[in-house]
This record gives sequence, C-alpha cells and structure tokens, in this order.
Amino acid sequence: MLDWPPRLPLPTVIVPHSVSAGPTWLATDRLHPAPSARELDWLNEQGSLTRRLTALGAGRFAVEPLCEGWQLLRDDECAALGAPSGSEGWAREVYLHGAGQPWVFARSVATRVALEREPFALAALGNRSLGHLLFSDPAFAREPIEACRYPAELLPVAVREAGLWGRRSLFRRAGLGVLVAEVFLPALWRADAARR
Ligand SMILES: C=C(O[C@@H]1C=C(C(=O)O)C=C[C@H]1O)C(=O)O
Repeated sequence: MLDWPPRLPLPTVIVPHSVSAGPTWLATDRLHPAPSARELDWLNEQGSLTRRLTALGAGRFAVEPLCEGWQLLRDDECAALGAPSGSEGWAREVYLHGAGQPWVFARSVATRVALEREPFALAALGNRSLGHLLFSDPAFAREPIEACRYPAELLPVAVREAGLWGRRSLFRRAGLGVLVAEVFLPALWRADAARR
C-alpha cells in the first residue's frame, strides 16, 4: 500500500531555553494574581533586609556565599542596569540565613564597566552583608522595588522550587549601579508565620 501522503516524522521542536532572558519584573502593585498582604509586606520592605531578618531570627543571621565571579549578566539584569545586553559583570550569590536556615537567596550584580569606573568592594565582601555597605553609605539611592515569581531554574538546586516570590531593586551611587535580587524561601514564610 502506498503511503501517501507520506507520514512525516513528528517535527522536533527545539524550544530554545534561554536563561539569559531572565524573569519579567513588575512593580509590586501590578502583580497578578496579587501577593497576600503578608507577602507584600516583605516584598515592599524599604529598609535593610539584613536588619529585618536579623530581628526575625532574634539575632541569628548569617550570610553564606554560594558563588561569586565575573559572568555575562542576564538580559533583565543588563536592562535594569542600563547596560548593553550581554554585558560582563560581577555576580554574587548568597543565602541569607536566619535562625540557622536559608531564608533568602540573593543575587547581586554590577557591570565590570561601572565597577572599574566607581570602585566598590562587592568582590571582597565574603560573608559580610552587602546590606551593611549599601545602607551605611548615604550616597546610595535606591530605585523602586520590582517583583516576580522567580524562575525555578535560576535558583540553587537545594532550594529549587517554582513560584517563589523574588524582588529586586537597583542601588545607585554616582556611575555605579548595584542590582540586588532577593528570593524569599519557604523557611522564611514559616518563620514569619510563627512570629505573628
Ligand atoms: C541589600 C541588602 O543586603 C543583603 C545582603 C546581601 C549580600 O550580602 O550579598 C544580599 C542581599 C541582601 O538582602 C539588605 O540587607 O537589604
């Protein structure tokens, strides 16, 4: 029997998986569905998260560096930094631990061009909190906070989960922009609920 029309093999659709594109960030009052009041309270925190986590953990706060180095920044990061797509920058990824548990995953980035122009000790922080540096220097101005459901594939494997709330904001000092993104992990919500 003639096989006509020929049965073509199912097309293999290769969906390019680009982590370089990154998440879509929105102002916290434009998120849909809207976060709960408790989630918004954390997402909109204007003060130092380091300070708030330290208070929630009754003083038990620690920064655990996960990875740091030069890399090509994601498109959403370049856009927020006002840098050309594919710019190189320093990336610092850490857990912020409260009461001995990872409560927040944070990724902070700045372009190489900006760091060469306006030196800043981002690469030399180790387990000291970046928040102390940013909030103790009045020359830093913070831009509005944006949030998203942070893509699971951008999280460390140990805490990888879909749908976690992330927020970011840009801290500016002269020609330097430090973009700080923080993702709230389930242990933080449990600790916060237990405190209320
Ligand atoms: C920006 C702050 O600094 C925190 C400290 C970080 C670090 O040490 O890498 C990263 C993100 C922060 O949440 C803050 O305390 O608000």
